[in-house]
Amino acid sequence: MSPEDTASRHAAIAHHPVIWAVSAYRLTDIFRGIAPEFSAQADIHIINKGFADAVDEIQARLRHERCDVIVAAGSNGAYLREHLALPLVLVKVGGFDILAALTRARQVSDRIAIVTHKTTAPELGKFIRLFDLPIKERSYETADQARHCIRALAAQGIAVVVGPGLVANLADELGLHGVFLYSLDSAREAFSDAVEIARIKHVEASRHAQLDAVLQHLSDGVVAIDMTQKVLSVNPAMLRLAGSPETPMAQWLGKPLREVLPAVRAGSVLTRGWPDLGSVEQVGQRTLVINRVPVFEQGVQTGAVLTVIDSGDVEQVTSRLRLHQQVKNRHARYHLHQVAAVSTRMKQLIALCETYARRSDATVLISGESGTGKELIAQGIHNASRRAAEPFLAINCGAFTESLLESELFGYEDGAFTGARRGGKAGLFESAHLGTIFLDEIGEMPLVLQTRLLRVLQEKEVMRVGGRESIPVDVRVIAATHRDLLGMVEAQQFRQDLFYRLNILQVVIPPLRQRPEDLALLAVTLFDAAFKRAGLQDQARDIVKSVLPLFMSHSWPGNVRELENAAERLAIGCIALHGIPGPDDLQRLLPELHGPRVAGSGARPPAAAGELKAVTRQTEKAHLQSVLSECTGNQAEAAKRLGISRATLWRKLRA
Ligand SMILES: Nc1ncnc2c1ncn2[C@@H]1O[C@H](COP(=O)(O)OP(=O)(O)OP(=O)(O)O)[C@@H](O)[C@H]1O
Repeated sequence: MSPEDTASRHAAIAHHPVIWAVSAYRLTDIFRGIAPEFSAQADIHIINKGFADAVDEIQARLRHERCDVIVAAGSNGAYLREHLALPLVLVKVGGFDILAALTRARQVSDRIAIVTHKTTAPELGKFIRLFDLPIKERSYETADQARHCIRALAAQGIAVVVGPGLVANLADELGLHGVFLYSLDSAREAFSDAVEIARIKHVEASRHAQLDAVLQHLSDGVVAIDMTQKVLSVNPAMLRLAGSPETPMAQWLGKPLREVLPAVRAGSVLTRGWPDLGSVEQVGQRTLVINRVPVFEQGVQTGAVLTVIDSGDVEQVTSRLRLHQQVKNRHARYHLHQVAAVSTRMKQLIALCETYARRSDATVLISGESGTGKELIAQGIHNASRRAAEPFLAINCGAFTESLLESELFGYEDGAFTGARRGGKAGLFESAHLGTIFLDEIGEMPLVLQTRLLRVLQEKEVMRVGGRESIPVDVRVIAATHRDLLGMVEAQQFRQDLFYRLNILQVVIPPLRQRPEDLALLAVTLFDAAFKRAGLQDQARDIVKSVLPLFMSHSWPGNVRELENAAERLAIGCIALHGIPGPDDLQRLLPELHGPRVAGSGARPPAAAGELKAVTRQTEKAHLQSVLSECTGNQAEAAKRLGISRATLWRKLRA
């Protein structure tokens, strides 16, 4: 036998149906006769009592024993059904039972009566009339009525009475001949039905137990009521929410809802039969969210289920969800090989980042103008490092108030400040454990927080706001800034010790204007992406080719992000134009890339041969002059900023 077979056999034995067969009369003999046939399917106990005696005995035994189904017959069966809460199967009289009993009666006398409980058998009546048989038919409800009836029949000259046990016994007692109506087959059928009912009852009970187990463990409060608002079922969470966790559950069952949960009303769910979801109600100190759902059985409403959630729990779940979302969304998407670059400076920079990622776990400080790709590089470093499979969490230090930034970074304990979430909250350092945290705009971090950050970097431990214990964290920090951090250190706006702690590995991303060689590849890459998003990938290259001269003449103060935005705008413009944009369209779509319009005309001068070169040269010269004036005429500085030699700068300005 396999282990599964053994297990199911054990389960079957554990749930062997228990049937009590109850009769005060001769049906008991029939029960005894067939009980052995059912011994494999059920435990059958025979109780040789009837009516009130039987009820007393059954109730006494039920205190210590289990009974699934009762089998009984006639008026005794009807009495037991009325007085007991157990399922009961009545032994039924079949047509053949009647014929067999009448045959036995006829052998005694032809003055026969048949007396049945409650109703006479209609088929039998038809049969008697059809064959004009001298058989009298009677029915009774109580034992007294049966006795009365048999006396009357005796007075009418009846010699044999066919009927259930009570009737047959009374007939014998009153000097008539009693013939018992029930057969072995009718009792067998009743036992089979009883076994089946016990089986269904068991299946339902285990389903109920499963549901009950679910209810007991739900954190939402649940209460089921019937149409009269009586409590059918309730779970511990509901007791907790209602403020009476000590009340034993059984005390609630069957009581009116308003008595046990005065604060939770059924509302109109019972009268209107419509669900009422998400109703926010104040119950004492708590704000509860209550759902009321009607329950229907076969199309008829039989009650309602009320589920109750504490609004504090909802908020907690929502914030956890938000944090989870944040963590989930902030994984690093980019890899270093996706950084588009052909310039030697950028290629060297990418190789340096590869080394920083693979060979070191030290803090990295990325500096560069806005939009140069600092976050892209940070993600690339994370993805090339041993931390790639762990979280990458980014935060812009300039986007929060001091207190919010503090709690976001370091987390807080329960009750740390007004509005602090119950149970506290982990900060990004904790959430990024084993991974990387990207602190963008580090120059914007308030001095107080710089001190806390320095401590985290030194101790590799984080202390939540309002907390007493330090939590060890293993996080790599990559910081980024577009500001001159050293200048800020000198101006005492940035902690020197923190600067040196962050600046272990340096990455300086040059602005786009200092690496014009990258422009074409970047344009192709970003246009491809933008046009793909717009569903126009085939046109990207042609358009890049047509706009590149214009692009080359622009200084891209917004760097790669500006280029990305231009690509996006152009892609959308192409959809509207249904084709490649002409010079006018370009001017309209990308006005910042064009020089000032000719005063008064509202349009650019008419195109002439060689215009593009002239425009490019003019724009370049304007840009060189503006950088030169930014450097207060210092050519060496301007050349450095522009990424060209002093001689080239001089030559270009002369041209
Ligand atoms: N070399 C590159 N190859 C491909 N895409 C790039 C490159 N450099 C930047 N980008 C893209 O340009 C956009 C701006 O980059 P990113 O956000 O990394 O810049 P940033 O320096 O962090 O900007 P900010 O200082 O404003 O936060 C991003 O969409 C990024 O994917």
